[in-house]
Amino acid sequence: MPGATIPPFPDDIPTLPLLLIEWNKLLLPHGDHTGDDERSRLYQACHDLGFFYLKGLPVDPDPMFDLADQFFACSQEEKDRYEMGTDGNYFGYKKSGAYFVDKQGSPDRTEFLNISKDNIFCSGSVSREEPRAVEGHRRSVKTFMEGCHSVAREVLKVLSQQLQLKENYLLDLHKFDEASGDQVRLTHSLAPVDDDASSAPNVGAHTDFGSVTVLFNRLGGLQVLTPKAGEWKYVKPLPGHAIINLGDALVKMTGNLLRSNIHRVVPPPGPQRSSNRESIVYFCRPNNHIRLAPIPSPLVATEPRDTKRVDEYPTSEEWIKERVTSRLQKSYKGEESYEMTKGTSTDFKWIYDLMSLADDDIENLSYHTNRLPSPDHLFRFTPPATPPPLDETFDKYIELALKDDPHNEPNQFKIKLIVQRLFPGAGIDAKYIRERIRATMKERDPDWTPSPRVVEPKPYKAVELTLHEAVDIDHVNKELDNLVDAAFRFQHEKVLTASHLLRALNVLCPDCGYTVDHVVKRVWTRRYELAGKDSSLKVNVRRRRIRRDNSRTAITFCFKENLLQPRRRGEDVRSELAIAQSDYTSEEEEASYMMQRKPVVHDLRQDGLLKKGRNRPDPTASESSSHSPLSLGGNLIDARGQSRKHRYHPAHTPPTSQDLANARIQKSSRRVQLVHPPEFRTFTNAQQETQPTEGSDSYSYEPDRGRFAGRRARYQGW
Ligand SMILES: O=C(O)CCC(=O)C(=O)O
Ligand SMILES: [Fe+2]
Repeated sequence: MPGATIPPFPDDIPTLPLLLIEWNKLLLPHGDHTGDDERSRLYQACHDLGFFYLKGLPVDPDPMFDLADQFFACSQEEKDRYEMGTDGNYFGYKKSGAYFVDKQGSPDRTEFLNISKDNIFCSGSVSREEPRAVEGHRRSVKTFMEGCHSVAREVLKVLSQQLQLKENYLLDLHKFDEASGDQVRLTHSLAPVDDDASSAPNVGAHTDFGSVTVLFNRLGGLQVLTPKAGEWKYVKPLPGHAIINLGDALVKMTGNLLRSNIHRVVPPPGPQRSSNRESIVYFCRPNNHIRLAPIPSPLVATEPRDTKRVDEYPTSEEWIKERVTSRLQKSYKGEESYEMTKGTSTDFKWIYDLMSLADDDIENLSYHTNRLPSPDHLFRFTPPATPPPLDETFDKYIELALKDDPHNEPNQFKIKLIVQRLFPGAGIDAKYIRERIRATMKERDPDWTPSPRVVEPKPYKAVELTLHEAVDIDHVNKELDNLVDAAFRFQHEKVLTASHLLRALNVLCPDCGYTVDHVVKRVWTRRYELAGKDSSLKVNVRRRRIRRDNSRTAITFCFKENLLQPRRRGEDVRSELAIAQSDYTSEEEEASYMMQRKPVVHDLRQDGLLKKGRNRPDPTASESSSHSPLSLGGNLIDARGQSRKHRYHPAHTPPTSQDLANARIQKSSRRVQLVHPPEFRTFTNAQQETQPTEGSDSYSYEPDRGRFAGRRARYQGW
């Protein structure tokens, strides 16, 4: 269809303004402000929405539109010869109606032809006959594929940089000359006939399966579901621009950090409605054998359930097959089949529901509530100035979760994660949540009984390591590095938690005021160093009950007996410390374990590991409306304004400078020297004198300089 005959896109319908990225600016060298800016905008777009316009890219889609015209004009019989079938193959022709697009199982209204990159380049991994029209355009198909792949490569390069990985990290997972599901898709849908009252879309709501999609369309019809409001908004086609969107593979590999947003195609709007619609899509996907497991970026926080081994994640090829099959009419078994068609978007559904309740402040957070925070997000998130009432919040979330899945009791971990972020430092623990959930369930149905989650706790594995009574900061750092290294050596895919390390430190030098931040950053630093050599290494940094003022966080992790029992002061702490290797494989297992057993929670103060009487009264308790009334000081004020002592946070208040001085004296009297670097001392001193302020800290990691820096970074150089 020549450009001149395209009816205009109406200007009176709501569209989604995508970020516009310029190809030329992406190519500017590092250090160039304009280029750096463009690259960070690209990352922002991939993070927030997963869709953006790319202007001026070196790819001409017109020959592919010509090819589409030619192929779709063939007889149905001719097209059916290249039918892709229903066994999970995803190359070839799919006729209109072969997929279902909604809960009712309505047929789709788009025919398409998927042309395999490997088949066109005769790489041997795919061998199928291509339609005659394609054979006649082989050269231009090749040029188009190479062009789109290089665009995707540029996006992947930028993402690798922004994720603080080496530039080639993601490129190495998407090699052009290795087998992959990469394909060009030509799509075609007929204009709806006038009396067509059906509201079914041309292409049902979905996320793309691969990594980067390069999309060219001339007519409107593409709609994106807005993350927060959940409204379908048109994306206006712009001449000379491609629409780039991310697919599930990158979402999975970044633990949901990046976004593959739900989209669909409806008949073109306004005066375009009477035109047949074509689009040209290039799907860039990881090489077939690549497992969609979290990549070792310091920004990627693995989920609690991510104690999975790498080989337990699906390969790129398996994932595509599963997704393709789920959309076929033959897979339609009823309403619930529809949910299965949406890919990673279902991971977010629960969160979307919550977001519709929450106000703007929570938006930032909501993207991440189904995983543990990375430093980036944690520091960026500003808890709402006026948190919603605690009880009401719980009830709402529980109701929502039940609406989502009425047959199962709500997942306490998700509720916990969300509530903890809304009420930082309020010390909401699993037990409290469990009790609330049970009370709600009983209210709804007096006969309700908790589901019997009888899961034998798997045996823990432990590695015995020696930690010297080291209190010199360099020495401690070195010991931390040793622990990380040893844990990796022991079984690198297992989890080494920051809290294990912190506990080790607190046991060794209870008065030194080391914070979970110190440990987390050290571990990340080390992980970064190690990941350079072996990309499969990862550390699952768990931060529980993070307080915004970064004061020392007590450890409430559920340890099995005999592992990391706190030692009393004076005990011989030079003996071996066990680093627990968690064998949980899922949230559920962890939940059931915690349900069966009373968590082993130690009051460090009672154990003599912290000085008694360190907690000072909450200085803001009397003016509780300006800050989160729940988050400050050692005495916590609950939703009803009552003060309660926190069982799980014995170390809420950082040590005073006097404490540190005492500690130094005590230590030196034991002929051990406690040395803090000036930065650290500044941190702890400043800490105890200043209130946690509103606003957020933003940290960034500078791998080249081996340090974290940020707007209010307190640590400078390790
Ligand atoms: O045709 C379009 O505009 C989008 C097509 C699409 O989303 C797809 O094929 O995955
Ligand atoms: Fe798509």
